[in-house]
Amino acid sequence: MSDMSDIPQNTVVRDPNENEFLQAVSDVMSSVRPVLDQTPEYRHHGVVERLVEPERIITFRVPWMDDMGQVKVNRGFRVEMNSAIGPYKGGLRFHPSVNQSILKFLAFEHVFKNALTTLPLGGGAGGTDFEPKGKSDAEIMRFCQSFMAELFRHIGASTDVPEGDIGVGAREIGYLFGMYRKLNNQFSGVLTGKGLGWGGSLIRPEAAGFGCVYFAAQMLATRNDTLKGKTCLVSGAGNVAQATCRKLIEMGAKILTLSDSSGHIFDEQGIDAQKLDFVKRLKNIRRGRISEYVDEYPDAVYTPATPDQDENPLWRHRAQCIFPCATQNEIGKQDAYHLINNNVKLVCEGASMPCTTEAQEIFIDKGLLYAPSKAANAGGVAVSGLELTQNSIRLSWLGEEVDSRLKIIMKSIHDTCLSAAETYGHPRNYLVGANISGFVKVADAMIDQGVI
Ligand SMILES: NC(=O)c1ccc[n+]([C@@H]2O[C@H](COP(=O)([O-])OP(=O)(O)OC[C@H]3O[C@@H](n4cnc5c(N)ncnc54)[C@H](O)[C@@H]3O)[C@@H](O)[C@H]2O)c1
Repeated sequence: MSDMSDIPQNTVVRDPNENEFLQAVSDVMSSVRPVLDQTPEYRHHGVVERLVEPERIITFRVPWMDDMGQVKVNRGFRVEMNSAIGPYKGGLRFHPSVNQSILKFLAFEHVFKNALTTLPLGGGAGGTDFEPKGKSDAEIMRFCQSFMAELFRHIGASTDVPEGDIGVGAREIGYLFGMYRKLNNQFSGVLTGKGLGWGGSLIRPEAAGFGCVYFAAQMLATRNDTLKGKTCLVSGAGNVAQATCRKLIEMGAKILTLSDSSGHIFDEQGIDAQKLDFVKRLKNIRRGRISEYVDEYPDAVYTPATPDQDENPLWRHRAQCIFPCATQNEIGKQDAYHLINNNVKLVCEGASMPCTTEAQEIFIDKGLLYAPSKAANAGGVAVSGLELTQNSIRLSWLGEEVDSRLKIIMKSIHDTCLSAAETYGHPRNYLVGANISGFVKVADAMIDQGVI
């Protein structure tokens, strides 16, 4: 459980049931306590109280028609959390579990993550409880158009710039962008993750996963070690998981698992580039389930997910490096103990907040290399920032140029976290380092700009 004592009381009283949001707030606040103690100005200016209250939340009806002609209604959201250092920036999530708590946690994470990227980006997040699984392309298009028919009035290249998240990939960004362009009669960088032929950036689809692996390599380098030959467990099978696997394969690591919400596959021979191509076709084009992997590669084993929220069988496998790339709270306390007993060396979070507070504490107590998502997966939003820059100067950079900028940004985030952790008396604690560096940057900007 999260420690509520660090959270402003008003927040708990106002939103007692927003568990994911309270968890994300507690995660940051427990790290920044020494900063607040050393710099009373932050308390005097009510920085924490302002940070935990979104600048704005928009909730709206999304009516759409299915292929049978039946009208359906979903709920759409955009949480505009903090714009002190730049326009709101963060993903859109399409998943039945989406609610205000999940989007507030994602938006809150983005405030600090985006500050770490060194780019001028504020924090936001949005989405809907729409289930894209099993829908036809035409239904997805109609839904996206209806969603944008309301969202368009709240976003803009200098106001709020959404991007993809769970359930929102290249196809959905295309439909959303098309509707925005029609409604505004304007071709602008209002969404990132666009197609390459219409304003997208090379490496953007891969950026969160590539950046996560670059971060892991940086952490290992502090122990004179590399990813070459390391056994890895990866969860998820979507955008972040696929790119993480691609970079791990390039760096000579051996990947043993992938998953989706129905279960996971374990391939003792390792998931190589050819098998990864199969997964990409399966997930991005055929939109099938990961269980179909074992039909193609019968030596692999498929295990269905259990209803038990506290233990995920995927994390019982033995490996040296762990890359959770599916969803929040997918590694709990019991999972963390299984991994420790199997001598895991490194946990690098590709997904947003995939470890519970208890799991994080166990990894840090045991001295593992543990990278929190707001540092490790910041590559996605960083390259989104680079996409915006290319849009505004109307140029496209080569893939090598974007990739080399991504590597520089990930190294800078890594070094910033290490140095902040050291300065505040928690050497090698990347969680404390990431939270403090992100907090100080945003808090100072808020104080400079007055009470608004
Ligand atoms: N897309 C980005 O640029 C980006 C950037 C940074 C972080 N992230 C984070 O990475 C994670 C994955 O996002 P993505 O863009 O790869 O999404 P995606 O929709 O492409 O893939 C998500 C994957 O997670 C699986 N999944 C979803 N819910 C699950 C559940 N409850 N249990 C098990 N598996 C589940 C899905 O089956 C899918 O394979 C999210 O936490 C997201 O916030 C995404």
